[in-house]
Amino acid sequence: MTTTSTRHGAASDAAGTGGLRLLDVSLTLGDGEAAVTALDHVALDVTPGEFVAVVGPSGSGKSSLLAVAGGLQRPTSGQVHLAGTELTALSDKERTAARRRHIGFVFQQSNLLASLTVREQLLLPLHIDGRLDAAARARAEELLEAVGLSHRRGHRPHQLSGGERQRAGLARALMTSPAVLLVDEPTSALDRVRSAEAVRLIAEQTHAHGTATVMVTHDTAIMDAADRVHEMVDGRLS
Ligand SMILES: Nc1ncnc2c1ncn2[C@@H]1O[C@H](COP(=O)(O)OP(=O)(O)OP(=O)(O)O)[C@@H](O)[C@H]1O
Repeated sequence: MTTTSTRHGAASDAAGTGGLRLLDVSLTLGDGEAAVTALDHVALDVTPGEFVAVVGPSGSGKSSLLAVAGGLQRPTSGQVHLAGTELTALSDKERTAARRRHIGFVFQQSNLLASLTVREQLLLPLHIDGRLDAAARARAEELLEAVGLSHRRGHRPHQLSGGERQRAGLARALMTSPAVLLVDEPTSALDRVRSAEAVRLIAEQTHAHGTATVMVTHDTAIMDAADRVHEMVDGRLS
């Protein structure tokens, strides 16, 4: 792990090779006197197979960074390139399609569907895409094993602990081996051992599948697994 400044114009071009690139991205939230600069001229390149952690105090703009990088929120200015496509140049409909195709999100709240079992949550995105085959089922079993939920595969969200729900959300995001993985405090409901395991799994999958991964966290203990650590302060990334 190294702490570095943002690499503007680095030799590897994340935009050209399918990673994630933010170019001079700013985001203002609210109006008039209540306006807040959530992101202030942020530049970030994450190449395929690279695991970047972003740390910073509460309110520094970490969630805003993920929302803009993942196309959930349009920046006020600047560009976001994702898997070779300029996300900021797309219509809302195209942006939603690009997000579904290329991005995996892991939110603090796992956003699991109440009526589905853990195993079904993992299989659903592939079912929707018509890609639910034997390999997908085998990958689901592998990931359930990796997050320690094999014995809970038939449980529904209300039958799980907060930590188990969080691990199910992580396994679901990894199911499609997305080009870009955006992770918000993946370990807030996990104990130290489970946190280390979850972050190790994210690192391993990032490297194995050539994913460009950004993880925001308060937890300095889990940063060691990242290839690079950036700090966010008042909307600026360094
Ligand atoms: N809808 C909004 N209108 C105005 N300001 C907002 C809005 N949403 C967030 N903010 C402000 O934008 C800044 C960045 O918020 P953001 O949620 O990105 O920070 P964060 O680093 O993720 O915080 P935390 O670690 O507490 O989740 C904060 O100062 C926040 O108060």
